[in-house]
Amino acid sequence: MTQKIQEPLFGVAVIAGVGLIGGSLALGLRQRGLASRVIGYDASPQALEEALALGVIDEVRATPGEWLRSADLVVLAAPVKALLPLARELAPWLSPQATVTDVGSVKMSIAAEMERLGVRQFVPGHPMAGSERGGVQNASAALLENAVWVLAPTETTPLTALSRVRTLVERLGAAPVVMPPEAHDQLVATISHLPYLASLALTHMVARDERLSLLAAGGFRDLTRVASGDPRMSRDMVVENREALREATRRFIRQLEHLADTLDHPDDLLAAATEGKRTRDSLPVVKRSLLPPKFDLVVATPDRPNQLGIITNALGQAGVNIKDIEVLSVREQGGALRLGLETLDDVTRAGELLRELGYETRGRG
Ligand SMILES: NC(=O)c1ccc[n+]([C@@H]2O[C@H](COP(=O)([O-])OP(=O)(O)OC[C@H]3O[C@@H](n4cnc5c(N)ncnc54)[C@H](O)[C@@H]3O)[C@@H](O)[C@H]2O)c1
Ligand SMILES: O=C(O)C(=O)C[C@]1(C(=O)O)C=C[C@@H](O)C=C1
Repeated sequence: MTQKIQEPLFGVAVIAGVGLIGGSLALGLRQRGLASRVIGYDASPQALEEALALGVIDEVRATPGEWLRSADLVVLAAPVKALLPLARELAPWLSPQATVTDVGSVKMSIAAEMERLGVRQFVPGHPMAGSERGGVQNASAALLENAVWVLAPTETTPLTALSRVRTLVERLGAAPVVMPPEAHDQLVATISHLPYLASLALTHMVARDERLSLLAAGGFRDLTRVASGDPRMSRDMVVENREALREATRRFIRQLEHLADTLDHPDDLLAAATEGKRTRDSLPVVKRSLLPPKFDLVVATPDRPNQLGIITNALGQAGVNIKDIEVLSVREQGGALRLGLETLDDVTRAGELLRELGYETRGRG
């Protein structure tokens, strides 16, 4: 656990919506000693119970009230569609001194609503990190470490509030980037919301032909991971940013049409492919302790008892840390497991070890 070396930045912190992101933020606050007390507020009693049991928060509250007046920091971390009603529910109880921020994926609508509600110390925010697996059970402070975290002040956001939230983000180990809400929504339409729509388009093509899902390998899985997110939440997120997303979708369709045309002009396609590789290869690699594992090892498993036990035991004894495990297929003549490992070196070592035990393996970095 990270050592507490500085005075708490905040007194009482309230996390409204204790799911994947709210829970991860709460854990960061607690582990880094950034708040004197962390209170969880959520529409779901089960989420609150779970958050308390997991040590994510110190206390729970299920209804707004006087208790909110003592909050020094309030973070709205509910799904995009619930953010505005949540803001309306909490606003009457907030102290004018409380610093308020949110983590929602769309910024213009919540910024306008907070202005309308007269919550002056509000700083719209959005950590560019996450997962398709929601809920507090998947929360981890490490999820937000090293993440780029957009802060999207409006013209009326007080500099003192911006500075406090910027310090919070830095102390959580993330990297604040400041831009206006309009710019955020346009950029995120292309970098996050469009990939979600594209993942739906691709998965729909596969859904109509079983032979396609049989052949789907790493490339298809990598491109469509976000389609596994909560459908309602994801739908609401992209609908909230529909204007910018429509424009991004039009540009994407033009790109696809252009690429289809270059099939008759291989030199043009090579130029496009070279540019694509350069762009993809130069994306900064964000080093987090809890990331979807980068290195996969696929192990073919015969139809015999205790295969999972033998494989995980052998790797555990060799000190190979399995970050993720997935059963890819179960067949009468055997199946396959995907092991998510931390490093390429782990893939090599685990592959050698398992092949010595008679397994067939295939590594992917
Ligand atoms: N999941 C991601 O990858 C990701 C990344 C960055 C930002 N975000 C944003 O973070 C926010 C939360 O997403 P998440 O993935 O943590 O979702 P989640 O489903 O894991 O958690 C949301 C929590 O909010 C609670 N909630 C729902 N309605 C509420 C209401 N009206 N009042 C109080 N609590 C309510 C739910 O019970 C749940 O505990 C969203 O606005 C999302 O756009 C998500
Ligand atoms: O699943 C992930 O890895 C994500 O980071 C999720 C992701 C994204 O599209 O990049 C999804 C929505 C958020 O608002 C921010 C991040």
